[in-house]
Amino acid sequence: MGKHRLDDGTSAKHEKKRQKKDRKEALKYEDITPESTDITAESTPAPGEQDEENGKYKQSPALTGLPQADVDNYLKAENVQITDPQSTSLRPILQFSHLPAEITTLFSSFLSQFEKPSSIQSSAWPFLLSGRDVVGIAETGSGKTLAFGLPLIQCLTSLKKKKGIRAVVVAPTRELAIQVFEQIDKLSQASSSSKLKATCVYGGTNKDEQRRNLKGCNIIVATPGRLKDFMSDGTIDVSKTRYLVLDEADRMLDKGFEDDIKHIISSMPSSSKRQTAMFTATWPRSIRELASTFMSDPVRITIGRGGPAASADDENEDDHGELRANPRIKQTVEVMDGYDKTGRLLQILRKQPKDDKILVFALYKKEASRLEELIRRNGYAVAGIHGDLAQAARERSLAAFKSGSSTILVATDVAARGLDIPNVKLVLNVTFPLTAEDYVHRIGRTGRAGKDGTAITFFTEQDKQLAGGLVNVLKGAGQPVPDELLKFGTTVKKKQHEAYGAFGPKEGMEGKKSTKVTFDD
Ligand SMILES: Nc1ncnc2c1ncn2[C@@H]1O[C@H](COP(=O)(O)OP(=O)(O)OP(=O)(O)O)[C@@H](O)[C@H]1O
Repeated sequence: MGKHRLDDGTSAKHEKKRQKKDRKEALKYEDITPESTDITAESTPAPGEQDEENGKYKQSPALTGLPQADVDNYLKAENVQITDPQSTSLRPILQFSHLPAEITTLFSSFLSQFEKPSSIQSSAWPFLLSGRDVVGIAETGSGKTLAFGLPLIQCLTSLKKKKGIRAVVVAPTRELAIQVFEQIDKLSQASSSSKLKATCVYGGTNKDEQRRNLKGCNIIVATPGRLKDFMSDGTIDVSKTRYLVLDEADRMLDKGFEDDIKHIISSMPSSSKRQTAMFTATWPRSIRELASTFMSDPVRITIGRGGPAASADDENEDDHGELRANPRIKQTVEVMDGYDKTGRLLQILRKQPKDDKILVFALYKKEASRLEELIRRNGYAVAGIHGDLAQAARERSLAAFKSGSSTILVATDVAARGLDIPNVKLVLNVTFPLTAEDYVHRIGRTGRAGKDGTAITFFTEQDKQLAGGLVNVLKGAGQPVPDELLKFGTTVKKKQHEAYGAFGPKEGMEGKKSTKVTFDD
């Protein structure tokens, strides 16, 4: 009997060992262990989610102890909409102290600069920390970088095999890639136990230095063109990617970048074996189907979608989806003749307090250069940023604007998305962008992180096709709609997947003859 028991125990142990070894062999870099996860009872782990510690999100006792009414009130007040095909119910992390203890410890020094998580952070963290794919849609300047950045570092910290590139963040412009890299790097350095190395790869600069920086790297933040280049020459291997982020996701999935993104993702593990996060302030319907092909059962989290038309149901949305500007930005639209723009621009600049930072947007590169010259001739400290400038000059201009040595920055839409420049007081759209989405991103360079801001937009008859979209954005944010704008009609132009885009196509459309389409690489 005793022998029998012993035999049973031994063979069971052997079998278990063998199974474990087989699975380890089969999974290689996937780090997936067969043990069940520790996600809250309501949550169903996605395939590939049982990745060592990652996916073991356990709601903190402090959060569990909150009355349900507090949670409901928060979700209502912040207008949080969560659509989850798995119907998982995870409470938002209302305070940093609601994060699991090991995560609070890991990031305590970094998080101490903020009072509490922003709404997108509160709502997205539980899902991302559980290993789920997430589409996060929240207004400009609402802290989306940290919303995907903290779970990224946590995910990689929990991997037993960290070697190689395990996380990739893709962003549409070089300056944004640099900014996101700096955030991720700070977060990684500040996290007490992490030994992760991040680097940034983007076009317009020397490849050799970037190659050197890639040595021993676990996280890359990249623009698509340079990433693709480095993948083709064998410098970068993304086949072990565990966590993928598309920042400004709708921009990354539009026609200009679509092929690059498909190529990059096709070299990564399948969507069931990696975690994918897509974040943006605008989520037009035209790119949603494509987005879903790169994700596995994603949770869609939308913050701040209000008004009578609000619905979690795609069918009830127009082509622009949940297009909503930050309501703290005071928006003014001035309908005028194109010839009056210069005089009015100078008049506005004269009225601004001397040290206020002003971001002036043009549609075309040559227009941006011309405006920069005009503003300089009128005695202002001005810098410029657009695709015709060398990368070093672009970075110098941005640094001058950030530091305040230039109080005015004239930009094309290369600066419309993502850039977090402290204390921009006014965004001045001298020429309207090609889409209402780009307008929302442009004006979003002010009014960030809970601050107020102002946007003044010149609108001419040439822009009339976009009047309907603009009227909707103004109404959605409770801003006045001038009668002259309504005269152009309120029909919303159907968004075309191939027509959607920001700086790229527009910069290429300069002067009617030009057909060159340029993107950041
Ligand atoms: N919890 C927080 N509390 C206060 N400020 C925060 C918090 N999290 C991030 N921030 C700050 O908010 C600012 C905007 O953050 P971020 O650039 O991530 O915004 P975003 O939502 O990605 O904007 P965009 O849509 O324009 O890309 C940054 O300066 C960031 O440091």
